[in-house]
Amino acid sequence: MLEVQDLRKTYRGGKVAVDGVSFVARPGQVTGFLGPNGAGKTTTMRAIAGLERPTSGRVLVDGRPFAEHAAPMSTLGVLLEAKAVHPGRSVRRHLQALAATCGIPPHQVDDVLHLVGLAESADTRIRGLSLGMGQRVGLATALLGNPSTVMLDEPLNGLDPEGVRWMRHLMRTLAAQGRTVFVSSHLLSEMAQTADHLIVIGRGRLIADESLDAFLARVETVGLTVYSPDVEHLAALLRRLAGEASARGEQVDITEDADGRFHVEGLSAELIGEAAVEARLRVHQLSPVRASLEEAFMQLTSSDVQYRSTTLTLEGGATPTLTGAGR
Ligand SMILES: Nc1ncnc2c1ncn2[C@@H]1O[C@H](COP(=O)(O)OP(=O)(O)OP(=O)(O)O)[C@@H](O)[C@H]1O
Repeated sequence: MLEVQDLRKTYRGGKVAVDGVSFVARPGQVTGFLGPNGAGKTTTMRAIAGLERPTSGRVLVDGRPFAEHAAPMSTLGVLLEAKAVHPGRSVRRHLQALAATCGIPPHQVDDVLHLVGLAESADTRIRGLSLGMGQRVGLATALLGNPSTVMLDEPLNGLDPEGVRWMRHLMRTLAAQGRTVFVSSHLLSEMAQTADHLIVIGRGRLIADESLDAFLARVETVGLTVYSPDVEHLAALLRRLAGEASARGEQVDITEDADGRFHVEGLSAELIGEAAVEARLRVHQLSPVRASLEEAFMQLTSSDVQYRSTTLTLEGGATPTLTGAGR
């Protein structure tokens, strides 16, 4: 379990990176840590790992400051972007050296090599690995001590779509084993599929600390999906309702997809449902379209974005990702 209590970090020069943030990441859950560029995520994670001294506040891992744990690698496994890894060593040698230094049983090396899918590449020198394989080495290092809490900063960076799927599965598995999984990512659609709980920060302050569902429910639904096997009849009914609404000065938008499903904005479910009953029209679907995590995130953090050029882009043609101008 991770407990962050009123954490503040002001860098030399006066930059306030984290401004009184408190939250708890619980065992058995994947907790997603989101925020626009410069929100303070990395600073918070570095403070949790004991790499950054907070200006005030504290962080507890399983009830105690990380530095006070007798077996730190069995308490908190960390994958941060900056990796201090000997590039000339093989993957296996790197893990063996670390295990020996930290009093971790040698069999753990083979266990984590299998767990992260590196058994075949165990004798490759680290400098010869792709970015995605390097991420797996970082992950193997984080899991070497069989820790109760795992903290991963942008673990999907450098992974191909297969690697992203694999990482999602691994995170869910680690949580199902009862571990606390705390993970930052810019890949919001991935977080939507992976996280149970979200911590969202902006400009160093907490914006949201709630379940994924509660976070999505905060933004308005973006319309209704309506389907009837009697497509023509439904189309005529929707046209009539839209005409009546327009006459009242209301704006209605209706589009039909290739499967004959209508997406309707500006008419209520009650109105369509009642009208369908009166018209003796069979309706098989009348459901709200929830905002995606991207849309919810953009709405709820729009005033907290540090860099104005933050935009939604499609990476690799498929996965929406939040990018910004960087520092
Ligand atoms: N060593 C430092 N000295 C001064 N300012 C810093 C330092 N490290 C980070 N900052 C600033 O603190 C703020 C928070 O940075 P941080 O890296 O924690 O944000 P982040 O949410 O991880 O951003 P990103 O998603 O872009 O990695 C930013 O404005 C950043 O420029």
